[in-house]
Amino acid sequence: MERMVCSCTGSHQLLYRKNGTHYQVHCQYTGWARYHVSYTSSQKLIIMNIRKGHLRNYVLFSFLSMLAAVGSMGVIYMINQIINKYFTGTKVAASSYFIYFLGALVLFVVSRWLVSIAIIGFTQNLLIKTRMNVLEMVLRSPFQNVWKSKEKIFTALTRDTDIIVGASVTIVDILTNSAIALICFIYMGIIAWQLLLCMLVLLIVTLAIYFFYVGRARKLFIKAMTFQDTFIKYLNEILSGFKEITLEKQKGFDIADRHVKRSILSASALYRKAHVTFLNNRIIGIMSFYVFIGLLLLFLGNVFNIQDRVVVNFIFLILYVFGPIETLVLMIPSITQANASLKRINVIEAQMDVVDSDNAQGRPYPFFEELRLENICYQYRQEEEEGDRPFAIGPVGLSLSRGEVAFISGGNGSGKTTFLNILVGLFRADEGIVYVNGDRVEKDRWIDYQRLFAPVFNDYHLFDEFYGIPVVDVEKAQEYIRVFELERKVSVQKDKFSTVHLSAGQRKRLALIAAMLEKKPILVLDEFAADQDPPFKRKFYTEIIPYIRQEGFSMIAITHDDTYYAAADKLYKMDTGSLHTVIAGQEKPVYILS
Ligand SMILES: Nc1ncnc2c1ncn2[C@@H]1O[C@H](COP(=O)(O)OP(=O)(O)OP(=O)(O)O)[C@@H](O)[C@H]1O
Repeated sequence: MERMVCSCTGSHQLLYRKNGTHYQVHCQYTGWARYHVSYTSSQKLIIMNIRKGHLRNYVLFSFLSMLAAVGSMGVIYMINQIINKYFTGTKVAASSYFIYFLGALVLFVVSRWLVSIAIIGFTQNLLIKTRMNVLEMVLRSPFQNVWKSKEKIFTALTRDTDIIVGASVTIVDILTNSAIALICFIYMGIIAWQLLLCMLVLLIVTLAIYFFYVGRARKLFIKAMTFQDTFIKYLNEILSGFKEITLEKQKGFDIADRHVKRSILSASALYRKAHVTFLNNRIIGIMSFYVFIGLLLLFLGNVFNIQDRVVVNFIFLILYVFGPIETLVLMIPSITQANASLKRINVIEAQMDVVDSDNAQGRPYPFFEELRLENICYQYRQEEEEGDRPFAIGPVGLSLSRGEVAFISGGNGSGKTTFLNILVGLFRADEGIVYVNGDRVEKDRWIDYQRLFAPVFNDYHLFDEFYGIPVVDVEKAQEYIRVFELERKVSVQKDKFSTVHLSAGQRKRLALIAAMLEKKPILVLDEFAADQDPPFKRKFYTEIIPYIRQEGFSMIAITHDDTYYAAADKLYKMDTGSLHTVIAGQEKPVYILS
């Protein structure tokens, strides 16, 4: 039996156990549910939605839809009865028909209105849950998987979830219209079963043609969506590089010409093709109905020897049932699109390699004594279109004890940042072993391992509030602000700095203060001092690093500042993917072959 957090709300615990080809999942709100082991979490979400309270909603929607269908059919039944009276020359009792007519109409309008109101609230809830589910999946995924699927994730969280939720809501329309069609067919069967049979044969043939083409349209939708990802990618490129583009507009127009226009045009051509396929199908459907009415008027009534009155009733019913059937058919594009979106989310999910949720609960290392990396090897994955052999690191090793400061130097492109990314666990090493406090770090403690580090990357992101810090030590924060000479610029408010609108060098100092406030044992810096002014750079190496050490932090820092190498306890040098220790000016490779 394992525990995980509910994928619906993320706020309560689920118990789950594997039983043969199925998982049994227990949610405190819904009781036990059963999933096939191969279900993706999106599918689980849908099943969970149906189970969790939403089953009640679906039953309510179906019930109201049935009432609407009965009301609607009541109106038609009344009209047919009146037609029959006219045919037989019987006097119509207007007052009694009027009451029944009004009753059926009220039933239809009220139940239809109620179901629509209920759906509006339901849709919004479903949208929130679907988005949160995808977001939660992203937050639990390894860095590299998310990084390479950024555009897809963006569209999954925006467009795909909208499409899926939109289509989920059509379930109610499907129910209502199917119910109307079914009741109508039963009524048709009662008055002329031979005509109903002929009509059903025609309907089945038409639907068979329809579904054959729907498969093609779905493929077109999927292809169009990939062009939309490209569109988002280059839109981001324009927005990220907008400073440069503002100075030289041609850059923006080049991106638009080379990539954006192409992806928009390709996506639009595919969407057009898919919608034309649906349109053609619709026309075939409409034609087959009219052909059937013609056949009925001219031949079928005589062939089956059916009274004129019944033929008129039947035609009236055909014209009536045509509306619900057409509505059902018109919903197929949105369901097809939703199916394509669901497939995309499932593919993203498969690529994400989501970390088990019970692992995300965390068993943090209670203390830090020593970190050791041995025989670490890593090679970038080769993209299909790239010809050169991808850059590789290793085998390399490194060790760091509590309170130690280690510098990594080396030329541009030698692999320092790549190694740092492996060290903090953003990149998974292909080979090698990591030890914390002498214990090998196994896969199930990877998240705990990553929590040992507080980084200031070269391309760091300064969050505008303190996240992931339950209680901020305001006094300490003010002290750090003084040490980093920012007291005239910044102060600490409850859960954020008073401002993050500072110069580049000042922002980086603030990023380091934020990292220190996380109270993680190891600070990781990538060329922190590169954009600091010379007096502060000197202060950083000669005063702040000893202060940081005194505060109990260990540090691994990439630096090119050879004047200050003496500030570190250990100096490593990276040289085209190999790491060397530098002791008294002597370099020695480190990979610790066991
Ligand atoms: N995303 C990537 N995909 C493939 N190869 C990459 C990627 N990022 C970097 N590389 C390769 O890895 C090599 C090392 O890059 P890295 O950023 O680790 O160097 P560095 O030592 O930190 O350089 P610098 O001092 O300029 O920051 C580069 O020469 C590049 O060819």
